[in-house]
Amino acid sequence: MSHQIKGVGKLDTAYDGSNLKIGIVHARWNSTVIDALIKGAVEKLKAFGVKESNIVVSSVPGSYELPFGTKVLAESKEGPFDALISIGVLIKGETMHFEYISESVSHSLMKLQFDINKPVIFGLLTCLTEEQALARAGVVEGSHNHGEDWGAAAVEMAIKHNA
Ligand SMILES: O=Nc1c(NC[C@H](O)[C@H](O)[C@H](O)CO)[nH]c(=O)[nH]c1=O
Repeated sequence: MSHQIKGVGKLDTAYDGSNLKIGIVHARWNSTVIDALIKGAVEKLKAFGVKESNIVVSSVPGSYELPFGTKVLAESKEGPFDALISIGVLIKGETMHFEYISESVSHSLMKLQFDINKPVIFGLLTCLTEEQALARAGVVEGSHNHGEDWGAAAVEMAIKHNA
């Protein structure tokens, strides 16, 4: 019998997101996948009770701009936010561009949380092929949309940070 090992595990749907304000910053590269990821995250946020009027969505050109774009939104008049979700899709090309962006953006988003003292959910897909990206946005039949996990993580971390 195969055991389901990978995955976020049981979501604690007990979290009440009705008083949370969440910011989503997304890159515009690979927009078919981006749009699906945003949809998954927003639907999960609303499933946890986050009001649509408390979900602010902003975009940046590409994933390299996610750290600064997330900081800008976090510190803008649109806030204050209880958590932010940074969404990007990197697909490996022929050069080392992918590696340098993946590495710098992941470290920067991790550091940003502590700089702004707010949860920043890591929504960067780092894919070797377009098929991998589509399969992680729930676009492929039967595949799971990772945007949903990011929405759930934003609610949980916001509530734990506010406690
Ligand atoms: O190259 N591929 C990608 C990409 N490049 C642009 C980069 O993020 C940035 O916007 C520019 O370098 C300008 O600073 N951005 C992505 O989100 N995904 C990719 O797959």
